[in-house]
Amino acid sequence: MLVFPNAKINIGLNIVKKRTDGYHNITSCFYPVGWSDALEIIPADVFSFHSDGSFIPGKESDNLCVKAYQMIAADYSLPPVSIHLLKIIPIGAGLGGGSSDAAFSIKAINQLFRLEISLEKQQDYARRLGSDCAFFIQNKPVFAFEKGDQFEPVDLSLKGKWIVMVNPGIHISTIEAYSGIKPEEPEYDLKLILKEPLAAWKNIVKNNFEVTLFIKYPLLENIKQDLYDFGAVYAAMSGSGSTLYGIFEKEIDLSGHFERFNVWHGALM
Ligand SMILES: C[C@@](CO)(OP(=O)(O)O)[C@H](O)COP(=O)(O)OP(=O)(O)OC[C@H]1O[C@@H](n2ccc(N)nc2=O)[C@H](O)[C@@H]1O
Ligand SMILES: Nc1ncnc2c1ncn2[C@@H]1O[C@H](COP(=O)(O)OP(=O)(O)O)[C@@H](O)[C@H]1O
Repeated sequence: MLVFPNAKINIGLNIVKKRTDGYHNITSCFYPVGWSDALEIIPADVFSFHSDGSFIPGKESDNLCVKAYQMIAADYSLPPVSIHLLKIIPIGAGLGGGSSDAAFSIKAINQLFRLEISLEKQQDYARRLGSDCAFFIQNKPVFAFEKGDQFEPVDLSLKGKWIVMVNPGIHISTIEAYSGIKPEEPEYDLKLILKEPLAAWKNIVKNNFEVTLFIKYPLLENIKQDLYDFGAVYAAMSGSGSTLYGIFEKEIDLSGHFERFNVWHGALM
């Protein structure tokens, strides 16, 4: 079974409240984008995991594909598999790449072994592996709340628009990013503003992580400004960074301008 776990962007990211379990309640719109890994899972005589592409820090047993397999294998006594991951999505980049690999592993294992696990139960498995993870089970634009693992449908389609994503290679840990934040209620209603035309979002739809991270890494704010200067209708940082994205009315290739960085562009789904 071959699947292509894709990245997400956050459109608006409000860190509303610190919870008693140490996590934060957030509100955000999660939107899938085409920047993808490739993941193959096939039955095998012995278990193996192999990755190519970008180096993934941590032990094999920490890899979210391996954790996803082990979690489901424990409940369904599955035979061994061979997992091969081609890592393309930048790591620790605010794009949810590891979470996507985990969710796509759950979906692939479900299909491969015809387990017929319901979507709700697949989401429950995914939540055990990370807050972002459950989003990638359905992989459709959603309004996310609580830990970012509860969803409501969102009335938003950016089909026909184009996105440019720029990852400058600054690795920001999610834990570090959350630790620098003072939670507060947003001054705007994200669900309402997303119904407005894209041009109305600038200066209203905010990612709360930008405040502290733009002070610590001024390069990030410069990239966001460049995206606006090249004609983005809306630009922001995704998640806990360090990837910036710009949404454009027409296709634009900025890989020449951002040649030092990891850049991806494509049509929005
Ligand atoms: C910031 C966001 C926004 O979409 O995305 P990324 O930048 O990671 O892509 C997410 O909230 C990241 O979700 P995810 O990467 O799955 O985080 P987890 O593994 O669940 O948690 C890692 C750590 O982040 C902090 N954390 C995470 C989620 C949350 N709602 N509150 C938190 O405080 C906790 O310190 C936790 O130990
Ligand atoms: N399959 C995977 N791909 C990427 N990172 C993984 C994977 N499995 C575990 N990780 C761990 O998750 C961390 C980053 O997760 P990632 O999803 O890339 O970033 P972010 O949370 O910023 O979106 C890394 O430090 C890495 O060690």
